[in-house]
Amino acid sequence: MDATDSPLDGAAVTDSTPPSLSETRRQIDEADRALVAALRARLDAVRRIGAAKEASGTALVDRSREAEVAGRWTALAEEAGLNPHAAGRVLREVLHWSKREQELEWQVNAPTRVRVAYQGARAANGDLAARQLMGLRRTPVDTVGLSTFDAVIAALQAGDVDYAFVPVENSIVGSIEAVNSLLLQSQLHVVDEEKWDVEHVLAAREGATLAGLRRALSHPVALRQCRGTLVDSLALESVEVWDTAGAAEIVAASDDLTQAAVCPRGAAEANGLVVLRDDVSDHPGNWTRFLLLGTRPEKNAAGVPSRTTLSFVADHGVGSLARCLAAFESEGINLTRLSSHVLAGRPGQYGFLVDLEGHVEDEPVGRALVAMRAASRQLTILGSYPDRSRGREMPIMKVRQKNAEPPVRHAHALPTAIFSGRRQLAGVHLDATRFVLIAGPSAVESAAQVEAAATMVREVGGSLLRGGAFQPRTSTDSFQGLGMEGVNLLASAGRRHGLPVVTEVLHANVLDAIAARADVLQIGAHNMQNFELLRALGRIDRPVLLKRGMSATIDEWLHAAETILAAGNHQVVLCEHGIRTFETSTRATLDLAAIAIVKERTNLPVIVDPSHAAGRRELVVPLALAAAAAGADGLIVECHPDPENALCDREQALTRDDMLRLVDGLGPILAGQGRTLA
Ligand SMILES: O=C(O)C(=O)C[C@]1(C(=O)O)C=C[C@@H](O)C=C1
Repeated sequence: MDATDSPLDGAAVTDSTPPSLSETRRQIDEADRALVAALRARLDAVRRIGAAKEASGTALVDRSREAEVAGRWTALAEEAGLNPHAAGRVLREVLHWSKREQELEWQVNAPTRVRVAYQGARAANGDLAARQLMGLRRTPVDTVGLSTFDAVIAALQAGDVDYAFVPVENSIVGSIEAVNSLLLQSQLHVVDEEKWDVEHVLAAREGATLAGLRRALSHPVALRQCRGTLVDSLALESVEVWDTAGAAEIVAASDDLTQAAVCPRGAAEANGLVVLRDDVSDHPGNWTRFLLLGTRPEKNAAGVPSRTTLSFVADHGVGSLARCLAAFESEGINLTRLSSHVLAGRPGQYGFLVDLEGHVEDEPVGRALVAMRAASRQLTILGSYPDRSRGREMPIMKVRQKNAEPPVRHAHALPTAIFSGRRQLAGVHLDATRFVLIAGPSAVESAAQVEAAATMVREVGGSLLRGGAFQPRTSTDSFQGLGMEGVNLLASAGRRHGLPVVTEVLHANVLDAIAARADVLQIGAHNMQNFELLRALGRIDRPVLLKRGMSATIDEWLHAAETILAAGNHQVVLCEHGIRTFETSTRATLDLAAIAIVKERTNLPVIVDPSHAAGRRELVVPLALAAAAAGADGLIVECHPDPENALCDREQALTRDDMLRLVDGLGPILAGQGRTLA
């Protein structure tokens, strides 16, 4: 059926009739035209600024201006009712594009056709990234896929190709050892770099279905990056092959409809495969940094933000490495990478690779290198080249501090803007002056119990009511919860007492039903890396209380948060509730430092659950007060009208008197911080 024959079309238009499909598409076309015209105008202005900066010798990148642009963009997006997180991603691309346009004006490159070798099959990440980079260099390219990194380097050394294009680091797996040790001794020159966003899709032959799949084929690293989705959610067997795009070729060449490739989208397209699932990576922010190697150094215009790579060997002896690096500190030069690698053919001997911000011709870099040459046994400058990574890790936007300094870069800083557009928890506003107290029983047991608990929470000044309805227990003899009936009892007690309710969602299949009844959805520690569930939360308009996994690092916790944000729900509240350590006196060790760290790195509210961490009543109040003092935005605590007879977690449930003691203790702490109970 042609789109214009759509049932949406053709009906007589009355006031109540929605506009036809073709009319709505016309509006989209118009909006797209306006977007493209706006981009054109923006890029023209950006180029003019680039030319002016070149004329005046000013650096291209201006971080404080970028922070200002980001702040305004997010505020405008919010005003227009758009998801500021999604808008932040678009801005990141626009800024990246703008800076590359400026760089191109400055670039001095001969546009002759070149051959570039990479490791992998056609349309592997290396192939796609090499084409992108050569496009930016305005250089026509033929790419040559080879089976190993050694072969790639050997092809360049033999003069069979003009450049070798190799990955040196990945945001998830770290240093690519095989390449770095080759680089250390290759006598080649680094002439450019590309930071490539890796996207893994699940692709199979026409006719295959997600339900019918049994096996996923890919490079071992890609399989590791997608384990949660492939193995835990889709129950697929992982099959290792030499390359991601190679997996797409294997799948395309076979008529087995039960196997799929985990590969770049471009490889799926190049091999005529159908994408059954987008973005199967467990972690957002997967990027690989590639270097373009040549046999001769190349000039990149001075003034363009540059990066320099060098290798050195330090003498054996106390402090020799520190002496080699000391000059960078005194010259104020930022090192972006320092890695050590075994020297081939010299077992037990290591060489170092360093990436630094700046150009060898910059005076401070020159001075530092003179000092380093004196302190090291051997120093080789591999090249200065355009710094194409800088500014791509858009600082986590702190909209309320528009002109703030860009935050410190962390190994796993969230790659995109993270901002809780609505810092509220079901109508309870969370700002610097408020502290939220969520309380209630571990499990909803009966109408009478939840009613008594709600009365208690209301009386002591709590603002939300918590209660579990699905109790994931290790022993099947334990109380398993009342299920949906429990959610209903909780919701009606909450309504009667004017308390929004918080309850846990264990499976995506009950998400809609629970979201229809509860005001805040809690994701338990066991589910923190259930990426299927996290993505499903993205389409729900309810705040999500994301508990930290018992053994999850802060990075992993924030990646989980970002999965929900990236999927479209920006009402994420983090919940610290203790991590597993060697200490056995408590059930878990409450990580108070995590409060300050997530506040430093994100704009998300963080609340603390002292009950779970303590595991016993006597410790709950002191831990709760410590959390408030450490700057948490609130607490979620367990309380019960009759703890001795509680069906779950009776040892840690607070009594009414304990709750009153807690609230009394919070008073002076919050007052000292200029806060009050919400
Ligand atoms: O305003 C500038 O100085 C620009 O060069 C424009 C622009 C932008 O695209 O908005 C680009 C690069 C700078 O880092 C900051 C901002």
